Amino acid sequence: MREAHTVAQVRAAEAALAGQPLMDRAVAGLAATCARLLARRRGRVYGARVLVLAGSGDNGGDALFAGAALARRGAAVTAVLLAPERAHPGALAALRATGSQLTADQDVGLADFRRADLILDGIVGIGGRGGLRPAAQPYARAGRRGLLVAVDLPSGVDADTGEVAGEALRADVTVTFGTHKPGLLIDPGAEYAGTVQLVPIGLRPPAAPVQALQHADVAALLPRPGAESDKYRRGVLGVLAGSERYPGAALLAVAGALHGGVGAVRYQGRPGEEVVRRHPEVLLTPGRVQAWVVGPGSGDEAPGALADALADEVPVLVDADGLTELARLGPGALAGRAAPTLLTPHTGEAARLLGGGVTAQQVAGARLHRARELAERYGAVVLLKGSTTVVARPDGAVRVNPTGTAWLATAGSGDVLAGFTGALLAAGLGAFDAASAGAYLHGVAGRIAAADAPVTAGEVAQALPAAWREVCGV
Ligand SMILES: NC(=O)C1=CN([C@@H]2O[C@H](COP(=O)(O)OP(=O)(O)OC[C@H]3O[C@@H](n4cnc5c(N)ncnc54)[C@H](OP(=O)(O)O)[C@@H]3O)[C@@H](O)[C@H]2O)[C@@H](O)CC1
Ligand SMILES: [K+]
Repeated sequence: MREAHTVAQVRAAEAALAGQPLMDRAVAGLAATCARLLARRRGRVYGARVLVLAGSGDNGGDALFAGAALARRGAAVTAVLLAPERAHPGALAALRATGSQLTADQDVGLADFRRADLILDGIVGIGGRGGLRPAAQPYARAGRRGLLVAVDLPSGVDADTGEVAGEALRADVTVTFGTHKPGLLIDPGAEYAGTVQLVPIGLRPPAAPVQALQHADVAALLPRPGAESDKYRRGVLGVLAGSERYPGAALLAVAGALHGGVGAVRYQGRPGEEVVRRHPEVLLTPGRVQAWVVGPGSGDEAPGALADALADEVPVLVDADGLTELARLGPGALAGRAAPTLLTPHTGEAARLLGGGVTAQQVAGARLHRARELAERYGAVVLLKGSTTVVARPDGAVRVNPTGTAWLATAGSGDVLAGFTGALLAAGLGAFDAASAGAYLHGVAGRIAAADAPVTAGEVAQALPAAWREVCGV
């Protein structure tokens, strides 16, 4: 599991280790990564052109020290000081001692930026406030031929939220220290971070408020039938999806659900005949279920379907048209429920649920904040879909899904996700676990099905068993 901590938590963990050479450890890891990247790119460090962008804090200090280490291995290092009078004195002296060039001239800096083999972004780290300042902005726009390595995090990305106010430097690799920062895992920040590499420096931070699961974590959550299992013990999922107008959503939600580890899927919508023709294993008779999925393609039938599902005291996953209806009713519609509710909005639906003039764009720009806000307001687990899917619990705990692919942004993909995740709920997973495991496997299935080519939602559903096997290592 990858864990991300806030700046305040990192500072506290750092303070608890006062006197230990944390910066030396950070710099050693940073310089080693840069040397490895240069060796891979051009065979050796010797003779490489390295540009260090150094701001006024310790982040600049890390970059200058790493520059000095590379200079000692024969790299031609230039450092641009964005705040020359406040640059880290020790690091400055170390770089000076190697005979490297130091400059505050932005024109020289930009020319070197364009032709360097490797650029170290040490403008600002976890001490950054607000967006990138004017002196640094040209670097966010300039073209370059070399690799950009962000020190701790790309300058301009908010460490705690992943929000980018204006511009940020776009890294190929981010070398982060001690622990991940939420801003490295959540878009838009995650997009700027490139490949993230963690350098352990001995920090012992508390429980992480933001986590990103990996294969083994998800494998441990997935339901496995025991010897005693029959179809009812494995759970029955009720699907209230599709309508005369949108029968396809029913087919796709059911296709997802059938791969989610339940014993049976009970379909209760209009296009029942079509569903059974395509999926003969589906039950159409009314009866008990262990969870409901309501909303994909429900169209005009959403109000009745949502009311029916919420009236049953079992976990309910609300998606698509069900969310539009819920937005109309407001959080009060969930107030009396004792069983968990899981909401799976995309940014537009999240904006509608939040109301108050919030736009989809604002949700996309502040995914962590908005997912938490929604979860708290509705007292429900929220799976906010998008380039990085964020799963938030009402108490603020968050999991970020790292497996998504842009190919998943295709019609019907959300229906498959809803059915599959609903099945995990019916199989007995808690809403937070079902949402995180559902998003994770759906993403893996998307990657398997797409293999870098366009993919349909039906193909994603078909790839779910392969994703399950991959994640469980079977
Ligand atoms: N914690 C740890 O465990 C370890 C931390 N380590 C390293 O230390 C880094 C944190 O160092 P830090 O505290 O000195 O802050 P840092 O990010 O360099 O920036 C603060 C300076 O920037 C300025 N500034 C603010 N906003 C700005 C902006 N938008 N654009 C431009 N400038 C801006 C602000 O000055 P101001 O102008 O606001 O007075 C202030 O002087 C951390 O990221 C990691 O790299 C490792 O070495 C070892 C272990
Ligand atoms: K940085």
